Amino acid sequence: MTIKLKCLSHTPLRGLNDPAPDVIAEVDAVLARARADVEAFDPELIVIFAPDHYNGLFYDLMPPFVIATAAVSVGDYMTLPGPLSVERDLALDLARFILDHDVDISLSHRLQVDHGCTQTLEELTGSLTRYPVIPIIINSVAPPFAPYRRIRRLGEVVGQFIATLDKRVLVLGTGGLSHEPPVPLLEGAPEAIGEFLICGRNPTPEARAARQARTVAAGKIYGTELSAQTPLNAEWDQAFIALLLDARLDAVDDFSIEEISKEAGRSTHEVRTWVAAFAALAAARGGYSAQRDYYRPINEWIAGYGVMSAEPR
Ligand SMILES: O=C(O)/C=C/c1cccc(O)c1O
Ligand SMILES: [Fe+2]
Repeated sequence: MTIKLKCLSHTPLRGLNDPAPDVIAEVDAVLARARADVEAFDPELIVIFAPDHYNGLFYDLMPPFVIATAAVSVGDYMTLPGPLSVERDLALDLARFILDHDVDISLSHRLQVDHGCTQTLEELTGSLTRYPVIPIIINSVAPPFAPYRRIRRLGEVVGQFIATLDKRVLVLGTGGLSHEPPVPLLEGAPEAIGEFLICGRNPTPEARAARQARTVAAGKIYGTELSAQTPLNAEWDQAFIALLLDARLDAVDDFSIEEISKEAGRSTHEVRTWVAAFAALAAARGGYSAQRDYYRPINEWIAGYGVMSAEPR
């Protein structure tokens, strides 16, 4: 087995509410380098840890983690719609392995996934089907959440499974860093929004367009005094990146969900996907060396935008 890792922020506002051209050029260059790395590595399997944003998972049955044996992109914002090339049997083997190692995980034989999963796949591979993939969705948006120590444990077990494979495996984490887009909360929500959060699958094109327009509008004022959303927190982001660079993964066991929400924004919990990805790499090969490829807080994208790479030492 050979293994590599990439973790990066996603943002559905890319192309819809862009920052200055020099920033776009910077990010394009970073992503082009990341894509070239992936091309050179030529993975035989991608394991992607991703969040969902009330497109596949709703409160009618909200799992802390779910592994998909088949997945289809809803094509929200500007992402590609359609099926992903999920390795069904291997995903099932992984689900059994995880359960056998005392971590509970849900299973979906037909999961709808959103930009939280597909944007990164598309950016790093050019499509949803280029390489065999296993999506593992970690609830990062719909509280209550499993504690960070459970995310680390999930990642470790996935890494132990990867270590048994005779394959080149790319592990991806997508989301974060600090940010708070206007994704509604169930607690205190008006009835119609509550109803959507419980069972809002397959919205009409009009409802999807309205959601997109709300997010774009939020992006236009994010980080100004006009915005009610928690602003980006570059200090928090840099400290989190430093923790990963130093391989101090056990420090996440002390993370307080409430404090992170307050300091860095409610959607910052998407970094759970990074925690799982790094824990998988560490467990697969007993240590890693990581690099920070990019970081910049980008208000227009509602994203503390970062990219990291890592591989075994
Ligand atoms: O779910 C949505 O509609 C919006 C999500 C979003 C917005 C801005 C930045 C992100 O990382 C998002 O996931
Ligand atoms: Fe997100």
